[in-house]
Amino acid sequence: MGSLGMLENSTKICAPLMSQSIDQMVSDMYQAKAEGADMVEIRLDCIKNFQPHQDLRILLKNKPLPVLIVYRPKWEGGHYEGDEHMQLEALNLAKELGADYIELELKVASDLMEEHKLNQHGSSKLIVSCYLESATPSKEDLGYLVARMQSTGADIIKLVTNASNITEVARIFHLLSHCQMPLIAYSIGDRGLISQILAPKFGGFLVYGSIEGNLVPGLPTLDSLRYAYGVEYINPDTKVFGLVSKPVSHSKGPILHNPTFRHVGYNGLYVPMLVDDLKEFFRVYSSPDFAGFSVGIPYKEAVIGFCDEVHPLAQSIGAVNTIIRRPSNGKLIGYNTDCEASITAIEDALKVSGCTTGEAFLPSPLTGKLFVLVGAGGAGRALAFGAKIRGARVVIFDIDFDRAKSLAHAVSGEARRYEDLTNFRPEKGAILANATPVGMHPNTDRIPVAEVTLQDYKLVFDSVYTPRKTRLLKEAEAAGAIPVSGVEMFLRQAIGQFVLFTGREAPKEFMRDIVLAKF
Ligand SMILES: O=C1C[C@@](O)(C(=O)O)C[C@@H](O)[C@@H]1O
Repeated sequence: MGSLGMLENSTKICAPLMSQSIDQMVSDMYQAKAEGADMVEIRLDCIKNFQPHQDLRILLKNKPLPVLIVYRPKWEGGHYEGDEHMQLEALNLAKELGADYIELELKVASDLMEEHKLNQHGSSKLIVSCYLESATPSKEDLGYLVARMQSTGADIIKLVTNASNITEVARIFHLLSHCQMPLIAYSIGDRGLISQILAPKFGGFLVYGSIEGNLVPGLPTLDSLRYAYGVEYINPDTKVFGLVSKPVSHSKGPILHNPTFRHVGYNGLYVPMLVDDLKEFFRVYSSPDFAGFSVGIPYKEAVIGFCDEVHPLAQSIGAVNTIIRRPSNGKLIGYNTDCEASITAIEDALKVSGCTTGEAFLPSPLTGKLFVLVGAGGAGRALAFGAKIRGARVVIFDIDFDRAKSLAHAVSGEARRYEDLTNFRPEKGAILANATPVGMHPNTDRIPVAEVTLQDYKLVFDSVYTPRKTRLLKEAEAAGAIPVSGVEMFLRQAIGQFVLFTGREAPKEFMRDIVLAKF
C-alpha cells in the first residue's frame, strides 16, 4: 500500500469471542489472530459449565494474542448469574494466570472500592466498564460518569451507549479526544457504527471487530475493519468522507473508496452515515475533520438547502450527490457526479456495440433518440438532464405524476401517467432508464416495466447496482436490448467523487478492478 506520510495509530483491534466451549474458544483465538486481530476478548459468561481453574488455565496457556477476560453478569447484558464474590474470584485467578486485561463493571468496581477490596496487584490491566441502554448522555453527564469511573482506580475505562441518532455520536468523539486516560467508547446500533470505525482517529484504546462466521450484532467484522476501512492507517489527520443516506448499509462505497485512498496514499476514510435529520447533522458535523460527503437516497434534493454553493449543473438538475467542505472557509459546495456517470455509461455502451454507425456526425449517440425514464427522484433528475443535454427526447414516468410533470417541464420533455407504463410501447431504438429502486436487493424479483415492452428498446439502463444484473437487465438482454448495469454508473460517479474529494486524478483502472472483483 502507498503509505506516503501515514502514521499507524496505537488503537488495537480486538475480537470479542463468545463461544460456548473451551475448545472452540481456543480455536477462535487463532482464527482472530489469522484475521488480523491484535487482541481478543474472552467472554467467560458464554462458556457452558465454566470451571474456572481448569478452563482459565487452558485458555491462558494457549493464547496466541493478548487476552481481555470478561465475566459479564446478566444485569449488564451478559449471561453470568452467580454472585459478585465468585465473579471476582474468577477474574483474580485470570490475573494470576496471565490475563493481559480484565474487565469489571462500574457498579462492581465501585462496591469493591468502598470495601477497599479492589486488588490492583499483578500485571493485568483493569478495565472498568459501563453499558448504557439509553442514548448517549450530554457532554456534562458523560464527564461526570467518566470521573466516577476513573475514581475506581481503573487503568482503562470503557463506555458503551446505544445511539438513537448519529448526531449524539459526536459526543463520543469529543470524549475520546479529551479524555486524559486510555478510553474505549463507542455507540452500538446502525447509527453508532462510525464511532467504532473512527475510534483510531480520535484516540480510542481499541476497536472491536467480529471474526468471520461468528458475527456479533452491531459490530463490524475484522475483515471489514482491515479491508474496507483500513483502520490501522487511520490517524488524527485522517480526513473523513461520509455517505449521508437512509438506508445506508447497502452501499458499496466504503469498499471502493477506502482501498482507492490507500492505493494512492491519500489519508482519507469513507464511512456510511445513517442520517435522520439533515439540519442537525450538518450543524453537528461541521468541523474540517469531516471534509466531504456523498449523498444517497432520499436526500439528494433536500441537501441542496444545506450547501453554501451549488455547481451550476447540480443546481439545474436540482440534485446533489457530492459535497466538499472548502478548506479555506469551511463552506459546503454541492456537485452532481451522477449525471455524467450515467449518461457516459449509456453512450459508451452504444458506441461499443456500434450503434452509432451512420450517426458519427452527431454530438452523442443519444442525440435525437427517445429516452424513456422511470423515476423522477434524484437519480432520475440527473439522467433526464444528461439526456436532454445530449439532445435526446425525454419521456418521464413517476408514481407521483406531479413530480414527473415538473421534471418533464425542466427538460422540455413529456410526462406520462405511471399506470400507462405497463402498455407503453416506444418507437424502435429507444433507450429505457430505470431510476427507481425497483429490483434492488432484497426485492430482486421485481421489475419496473412489463417484459413484453422490452423488445422495442435498443438499450436498457438500470441505476440499481445491487444486484449487478437486475431482473430488468436480464429480461432486456433476452429481448435483444443492450443491458447497462448501475454498477457502471456507480463506478463512474465514484471516480468523479474521488477527484473532488482529493483534488487528484483518479486511478480509474484500479477502481474498475475493485468493482469487477468485489461487486
Ligand atoms: O447514488 C449513489 C449511490 C450512493 O448513494 C451509494 O449508495 O453508495 C453514493 C452516491 O454518491 C451515488 O450518487
